[in-house]
Amino acid sequence: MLKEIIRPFQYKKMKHLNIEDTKSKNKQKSRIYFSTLKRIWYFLSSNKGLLFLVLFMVFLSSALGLLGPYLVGMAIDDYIVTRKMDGFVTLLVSLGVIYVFYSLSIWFQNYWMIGIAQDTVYTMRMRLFQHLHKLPIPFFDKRQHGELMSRITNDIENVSSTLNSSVIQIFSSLLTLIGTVAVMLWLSPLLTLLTLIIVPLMFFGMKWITKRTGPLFKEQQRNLGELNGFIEETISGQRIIKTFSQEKKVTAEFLEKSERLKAAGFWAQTYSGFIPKLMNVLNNLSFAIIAGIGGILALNGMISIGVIVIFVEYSRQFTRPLNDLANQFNTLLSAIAGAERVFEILDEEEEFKNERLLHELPQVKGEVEFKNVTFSYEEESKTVKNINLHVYPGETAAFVGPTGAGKTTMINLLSRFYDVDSGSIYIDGHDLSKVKKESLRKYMGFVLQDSFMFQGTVRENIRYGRLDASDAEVVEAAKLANAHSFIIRLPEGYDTVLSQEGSGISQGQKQLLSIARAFLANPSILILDEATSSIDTVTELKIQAALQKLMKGRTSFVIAHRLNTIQNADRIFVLDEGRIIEEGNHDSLLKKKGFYYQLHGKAAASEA
Ligand SMILES: Nc1ncnc2c1ncn2[C@@H]1O[C@H](COP(=O)(O)OP(=O)(O)OP(=O)(O)O)[C@@H](O)[C@H]1O
Repeated sequence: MLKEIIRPFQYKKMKHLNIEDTKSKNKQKSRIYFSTLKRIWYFLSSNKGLLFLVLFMVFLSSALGLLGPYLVGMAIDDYIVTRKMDGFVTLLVSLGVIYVFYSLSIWFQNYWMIGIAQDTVYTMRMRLFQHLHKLPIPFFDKRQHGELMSRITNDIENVSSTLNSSVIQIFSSLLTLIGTVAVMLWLSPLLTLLTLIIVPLMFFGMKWITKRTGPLFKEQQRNLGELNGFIEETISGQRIIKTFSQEKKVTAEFLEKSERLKAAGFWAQTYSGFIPKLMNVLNNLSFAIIAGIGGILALNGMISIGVIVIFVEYSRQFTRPLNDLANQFNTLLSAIAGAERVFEILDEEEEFKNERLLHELPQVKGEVEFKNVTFSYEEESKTVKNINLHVYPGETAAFVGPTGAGKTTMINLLSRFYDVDSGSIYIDGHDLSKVKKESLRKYMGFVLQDSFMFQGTVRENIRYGRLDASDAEVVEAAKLANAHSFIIRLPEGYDTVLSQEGSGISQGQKQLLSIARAFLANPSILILDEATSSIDTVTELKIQAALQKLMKGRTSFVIAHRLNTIQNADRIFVLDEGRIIEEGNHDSLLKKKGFYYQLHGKAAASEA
């Protein structure tokens, strides 16, 4: 209980930090807010016509909203006080008509605005998704996947709900505000000025609140993204979590992240919760001013009773839009925070962006050369250092070495998922830095450790290798990959639907399907990342036989985890700490009695 009571003070510490942090960055932030708003406008502006209609309806509803109370005041002064019935009925009917049109205009502005909002976020979501698929691998390597997902779902949803309601509210509040003040000034400048006393109070109150809520909403969105990322990770890593009995640890981590989200949410909501309270106080203050001073003015014959009624009604109309504006401002801030996170990704440079001056790689024979290649993922340490190698068309090259030696990195560089820091890589004599990446990858095929399967039929999954392949070609590829026999034993054969990530078939069967994919793609250069997971001997033999067939006539690079599978490789490159320390074929390397010999000895011992 005591913990519950003191908890808000823990949040207080965090809030304090946030505010201090943001103080110095305030100016820069408003510039960012403005440019984000401009970008949202860019998305909105594709519906300019409808937006114009919405604005017209907002204008109409604001004008009718002003007219109503004015007519009520007139009814009091001209008919009720003077007890005249002539024209009273006509005025009542006019009031009725005004309210009907008022309601209709409100309905239409909402209806159209929801359409515009949905259309806008649809475009945004689509752009974001398309853009994501144009981003380079390093972008994904550096980020949590769930956090990225959160940007496409939560953040965009946030923009959507704000556009649905806030845009109209903001315009209608502004118009109502201007109209109300104008009519009030016309009726009684003195009473108007006195009523407006609450404006500076409101202004400073709101400024105090929004200065705190803005960063907190941003923090809330960020924490939500992080939490989503973590949830995604723990769901996809369930097997590992269970295997290592890490449930308690992930739950503790989840709680910590949830606490942070709760803390940001707590303060964001607490501060924005002050707004209605503040408005209430100011409303009552303005009512007291109008009733008190208005009464005195009426007693002195300076204004009529009707004017007091109009003022009471208008002052409510006047504080409501101010109130709405402030509320909407908060929602808008939170949407801008969401939009900013979306635009952040849209601003990431596309992988193929600066390739206009590069040329297409012509049909590849498969000669690969690395010349003095050096590369690092992080500034501090080099991952691969001064690599020189030459592989001829049709040869099989293998990378071996301890874990972390740089084997996968070599493949990352060859496929240009990452770019070399210095040195060059050539395919058939073409410097890879001068060819379009897409044309390079067209000639490359991958059979990776983790054979990813998409949700869909077996046939569709194989066809992923070449989308225009016919059904017969798919079956042919499956036969070459030794996968046909197991596929036809599946309940629906080639039409069996694989659930997401291919659960329902074994690891080895997934490998066979990914080999079939590679057969279909028919690449000139093949990358094989050997499976490390244990696969039963029969399937293992099938995989080996299929791979031998697949490698025939193609330049192949094998990332070898088990040395017995690469004994026939033409060239074996032994890597250690990012350097090639030995090179040769199996026999010559064994004779050398160096690092490979030792590795082989260890491997043989561990397999015995
Ligand atoms: N995306 C990345 N960002 C930063 N560092 C990375 C990244 N990928 C790999 N590294 C680091 O680069 C080094 C070489 O990694 P690499 O994956 O190439 O090794 P490997 O020989 O393939 O290892 P393994 O046999 O375990 O797969 C390692 O120290 C690794 O931590």
